[in-house]
Amino acid sequence: MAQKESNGSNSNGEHTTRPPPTPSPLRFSKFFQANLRILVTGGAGFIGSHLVDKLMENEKHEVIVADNFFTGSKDNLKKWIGHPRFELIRHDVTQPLLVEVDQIYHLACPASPIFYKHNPVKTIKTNVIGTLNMLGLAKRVGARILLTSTSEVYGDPLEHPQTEAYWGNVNPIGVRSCYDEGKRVAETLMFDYHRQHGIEIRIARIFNTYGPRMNIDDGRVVSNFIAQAVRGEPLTVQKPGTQTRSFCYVADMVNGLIKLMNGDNTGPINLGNPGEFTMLELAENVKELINPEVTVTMTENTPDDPRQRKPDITKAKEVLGWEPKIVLRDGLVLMEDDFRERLQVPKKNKA
Ligand SMILES: NC(=O)c1ccc[n+]([C@@H]2O[C@H](COP(=O)([O-])OP(=O)(O)OC[C@H]3O[C@@H](n4cnc5c(N)ncnc54)[C@H](O)[C@@H]3O)[C@@H](O)[C@H]2O)c1
Ligand SMILES: O=c1ccn([C@@H]2O[C@H](COP(=O)(O)OP(=O)(O)O[C@H]3OC[C@@H](O)[C@H](O)[C@H]3O)[C@@H](O)[C@H]2O)c(=O)[nH]1
Repeated sequence: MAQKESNGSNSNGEHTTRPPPTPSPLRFSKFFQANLRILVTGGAGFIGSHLVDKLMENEKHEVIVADNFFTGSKDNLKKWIGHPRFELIRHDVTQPLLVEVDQIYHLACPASPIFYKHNPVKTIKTNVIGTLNMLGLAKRVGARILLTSTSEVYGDPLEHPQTEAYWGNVNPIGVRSCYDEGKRVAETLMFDYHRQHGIEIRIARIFNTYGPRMNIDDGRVVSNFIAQAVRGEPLTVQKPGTQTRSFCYVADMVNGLIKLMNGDNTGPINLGNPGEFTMLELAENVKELINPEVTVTMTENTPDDPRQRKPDITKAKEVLGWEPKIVLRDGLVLMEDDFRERLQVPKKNKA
């Protein structure tokens, strides 16, 4: 029999697929058994750390986080550091990673526009090379991989609300394209690995998500407005203020991601809350709920800002039985407590 070579072709030059390596015999020992070993890239970030909390609640899971701490922090994971079922690796996904895992939640990528535009070449490398590396890992160990793609793949959408069938309206050379085109290529890579190598893939198209643990100076609109309201500063609405977004609370998002990973559908599936608000409406809600004394000020916007965005979540409802439960006004209040604690600004007692 021709001996297989490691580059995926045998000595006759015929194309072969390398089988996954045999796991250690201990992997199946009943004294060593964790049902699933799960890698979360970007697990020290906002959504990633909430996902890790939820995964760690299941005592049969071992969780490994790989993160370069660009926008994430060990602080977000402090309750798990030292836990026997948890490992934290400082690792940049643009480099290959060798671990033995059953599932990969691939989140690593800066998400706030101010961070992803800070070093655009690094952002596109993270999306393209990072996803390629994680797909290579999935292929080597036979793991299922979920990519957190984004509503930004729809660009400045000409269809509203956006279904998964819409191909988008993206500026390929704009300042946002390191992120939105990067995620589009990442989706392409996922499907090519799926078709060519049979990798089990899942793709979530996440719409704006908010909640506790967002970076205080993250630059995204909900965290900006809440930090400004708590500090008693004006709320900075970028012009024209009539642009819309749909905001999903992080606990709902995490439930959707886990359902997608463990379901049968590859996606892409929109995950988001269809409640749609203009930025002026969001500012009014934050003002009313958190600090009625603050003013609202209009500031300059950035290029290619999408004018409207709202997910059609029919597919998520039908395929995953998922829909968000937490409405914006409840979620904002849940977030306020966390921001007050970190900014050390206690709530004033009502007279
Ligand atoms: N929050 C949202 O509204 C939203 C919307 C759509 C998509 N997403 C996607 O969800 C994922 C998580 O977003 P988030 O809001 O938690 O952002 P975040 O910035 O809080 O988290 C991203 C994490 O990835 C890490 N990271 C970045 N580049 C890396 C690299 N090269 N190697 C290793 N780690 C790296 C960061 O340090 C951070 O911990 C991202 O992929 C983002 O594109 C988020
Ligand atoms: O202080 C601010 C910040 C932002 N904005 C506005 O708020 C809207 C939302 O901006 P954000 O920066 O929060 O987020 P965006 O919707 O532009 O991108 C987001 O959506 C999809 C995800 O993939 C990205 O990770 C996420 O950041 C924009 O119209 C922006 O102009 C303000 O009005 N004031």
